[in-house]
Amino acid sequence: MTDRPVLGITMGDPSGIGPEIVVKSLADPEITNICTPVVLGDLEILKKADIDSQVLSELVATDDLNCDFSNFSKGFVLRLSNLNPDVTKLGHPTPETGNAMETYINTGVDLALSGAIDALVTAPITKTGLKLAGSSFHGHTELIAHKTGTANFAMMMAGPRLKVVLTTIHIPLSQVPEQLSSREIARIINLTRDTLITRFGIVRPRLAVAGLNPHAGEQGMFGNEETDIILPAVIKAREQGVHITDPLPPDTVFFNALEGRFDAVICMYHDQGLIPFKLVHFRDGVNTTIGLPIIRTSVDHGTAYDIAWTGKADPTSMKEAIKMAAAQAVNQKKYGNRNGR
Ligand SMILES: NC(=O)C1=CN([C@@H]2O[C@H](COP(=O)(O)OP(=O)(O)OC[C@H]3O[C@@H](n4cnc5c(N)ncnc54)[C@H](O)[C@@H]3O)[C@@H](O)[C@H]2O)C=CC1
Ligand SMILES: NCC(=O)COP(=O)(O)O
Repeated sequence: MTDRPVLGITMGDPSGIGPEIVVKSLADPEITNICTPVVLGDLEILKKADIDSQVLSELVATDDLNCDFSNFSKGFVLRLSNLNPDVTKLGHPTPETGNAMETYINTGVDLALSGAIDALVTAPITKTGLKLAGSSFHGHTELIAHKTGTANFAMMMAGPRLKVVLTTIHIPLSQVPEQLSSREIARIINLTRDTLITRFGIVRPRLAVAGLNPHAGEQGMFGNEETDIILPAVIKAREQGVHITDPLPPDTVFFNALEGRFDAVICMYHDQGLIPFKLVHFRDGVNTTIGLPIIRTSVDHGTAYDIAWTGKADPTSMKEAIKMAAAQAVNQKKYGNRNGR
């Protein structure tokens, strides 16, 4: 890796706000000064999104998957689809847009695994679009984990004030209690500790774990998952040197994290972590998959079809995802890669 990491940036769902936030991000010199971008997407769709900046005219367009991306300062557009921007139904996914966005991700993973890019940043896709394309994956996280052969992975949402890591991700709430196990929670705790060291440069991470039930069970009055499932995982992790709390009441643990007492909160289910996270960091939060053999960051929001192709999309989360990918690439070089062990 040179001083400026080469970042693959997928365009996301062509019918959502992905193309707009990618173009807006690349129009910011703060972004182009810290990386060489390789946009994986569709040149004509990107041009349609580039109404103000003309940033695309500065990038080299190529179809060559074997191109040396480290060899040019401004960046590239790797053309992976040829959708007709006039007939693509903006704001509505189709099998064609679903296929295209899946191709951008798959190609990005291949390039990252081969070392042609230093990290992968993904613009939002729709789960419906993936399904229309015939994919069985719920989102990037599961797709990329599968493609990289990674079993030990997790979803982290990260911002300057709060980081949350999910024990269960996209499953019905009713299935959460039966999906929780001490083994799985211990895995997530260890993976979070390792990632905070290697990718975020935190020397001795301080972790908190949220209970599942009100008041973390209140000594069994409101549930036993804390004592029977979460606490044994905590004890095991402590034996392995992890600095972590007992299961804490979920209604106050996030406040304490915001006050700076913890570097990350281990959460039991999706909305337990994402509601407080998005309240604080919706604009500037980053979604990163931890445990992968590659670096992958993403926006913390979705395809925003209600404002797609109106010019109203805010690129802040995309820019933060790019900055985090660049920083993780540098940290990984410095601290090594203990992920996935
Ligand atoms: N990283 C990813 O690929 C993610 C994908 N999704 C997918 O996106 C689709 C839509 O999900 P929703 O629940 O509607 O969430 P959403 O995040 O797309 O939209 C929620 C609200 O926030 C607004 N919004 C989102 N991003 C914005 C931005 N950058 N600038 C200005 N306003 C913005 C939208 O206009 C909407 O009012 C779903 O299929 C979901 O699965 C959701 C989250 C992350
Ligand atoms: N709720 C976060 C989300 O849906 C993002 O999923 P992914 O596409 O990053 O797996």
